[in-house]
Amino acid sequence: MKIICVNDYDDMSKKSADIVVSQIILNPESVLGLATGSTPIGMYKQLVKAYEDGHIDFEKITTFNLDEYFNIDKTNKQSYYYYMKKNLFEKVNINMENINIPNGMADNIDEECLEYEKKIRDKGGVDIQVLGIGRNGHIGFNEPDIKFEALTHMVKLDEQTIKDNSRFFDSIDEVPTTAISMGIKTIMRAKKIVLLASGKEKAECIYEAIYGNITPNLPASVLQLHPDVIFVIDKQAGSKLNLEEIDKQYL
Ligand SMILES: O=P(O)(O)OC[C@H]1O[C@](O)(CO)[C@@H](O)[C@@H]1O
Repeated sequence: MKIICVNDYDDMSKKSADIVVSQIILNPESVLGLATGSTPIGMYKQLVKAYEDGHIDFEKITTFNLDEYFNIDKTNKQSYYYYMKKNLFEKVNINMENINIPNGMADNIDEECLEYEKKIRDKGGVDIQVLGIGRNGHIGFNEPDIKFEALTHMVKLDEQTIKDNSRFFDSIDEVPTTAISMGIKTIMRAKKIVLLASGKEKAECIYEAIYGNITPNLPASVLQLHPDVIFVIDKQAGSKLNLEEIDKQYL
């Protein structure tokens, strides 16, 4: 595990974008695993800038998003499809046939999940997976007590997540209570993982993810077992860490 602790949100966005930009430059046919939520928005802005400046080309890039709300159409402004279109896809030259987001409106969700896994496999797996982290330590929508062996599946959202995500909706009653999410096993199969976190409200879960027991109670703790994971966090998110100690242990 590598931990990069930077000053603030802007630096976190630049640093994480640099990592993704390098991946794209090294392999213009990369398969990117993408995340939503407020944290990666700055990173997407940096990726758009790198594209506009001519540093990267998305033409041959394939993407797989971590999750999507159940029963929300992709034209709905709250959908993660809409989020990805607005923050990245419509601003770069990505081929929309190469973007993949679970279909929350699928008639048969089990089939949709199996198909999603198959598509990832057929592409040779995810080269680099971007993750945010929920205050309860969730990654994707894998809430506490999830099974580590789960692949893409239907999940029930935690009360804390529903509360946290209500800021994007007019009222908490509108927040979907279920979603389709890549499972922990799907995430752990990615060749490289970059987790982003910013702000003091993430300090506790970041501390637990790095120092705590590896337990489904804190899904992000499983990342301690991944051979190539980078946490890019700002000072506030890293405020509970003893960074000197971590340097000795992990770098
Ligand atoms: O970046 P935010 O908005 O704090 O969200 C954190 C996490 O919550 C989610 O948005 C899902 O609730 C994830 O996609 C993200 O990793």
